[in-house]
Amino acid sequence: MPTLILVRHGQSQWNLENRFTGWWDVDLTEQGVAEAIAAGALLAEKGLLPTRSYTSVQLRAIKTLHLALEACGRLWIPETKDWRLNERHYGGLTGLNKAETAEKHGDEQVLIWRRSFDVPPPPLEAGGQFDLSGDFRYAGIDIPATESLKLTIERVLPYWQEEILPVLASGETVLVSAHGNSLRALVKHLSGISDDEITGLEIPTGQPIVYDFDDAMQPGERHYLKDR
Ligand SMILES: O=C(O)[C@H](O)COP(=O)(O)O
Repeated sequence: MPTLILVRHGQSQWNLENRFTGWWDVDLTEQGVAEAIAAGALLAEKGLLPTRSYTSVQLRAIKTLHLALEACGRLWIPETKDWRLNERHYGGLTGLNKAETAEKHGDEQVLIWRRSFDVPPPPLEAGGQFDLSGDFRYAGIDIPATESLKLTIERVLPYWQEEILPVLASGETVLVSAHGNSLRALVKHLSGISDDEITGLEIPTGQPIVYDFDDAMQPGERHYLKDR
């Protein structure tokens, strides 16, 4: 039976510092490393061993994938990295502290920027500290200046449909290591969550989420592997 496992990267340095991260490349904390290893150990314990893997081009998700695969003895499986699984781009909020931003602009505004479906944060100014246009990994890519969840879905879903779903349909057990909002995009689609309700869905770090697919490639109920 095709099985999909989704895991959000372990705690990152900017998760710990409560800063808007988006496409900025920050590393895992010690706790994040432990969460990634625990995710892999859980896969081994439950006998759910991935045969194919996908991740973003961001360090925190790549490292989480590698640590989890090593912990379940599957570091050798094929892996594909693609920017379309990146975190949503946080625009001009990148690098700012979330609590300080709420003090400045109000809780309501920050909630809109963080959780509304289609309101993107203010765009990132070109040429600033967090401008990624000189980053070789994004050569040839039209790097967004900001992204709402809606815009994130518009690049995650085609990648899911064109690249991941066909592989899953061939009977593989696929592990996707990605980010809070690229995974919200996938979960919204797979679990049929409405634009209004998706705002309430939080995806915890390092906690594998599992979907089993039937013969018609329809996903079953979403559940956390720890509860299985
Ligand atoms: O990019 C970030 O800051 C986080 O990974 C996700 O942030 P959020 O919880 O504000 O969506």
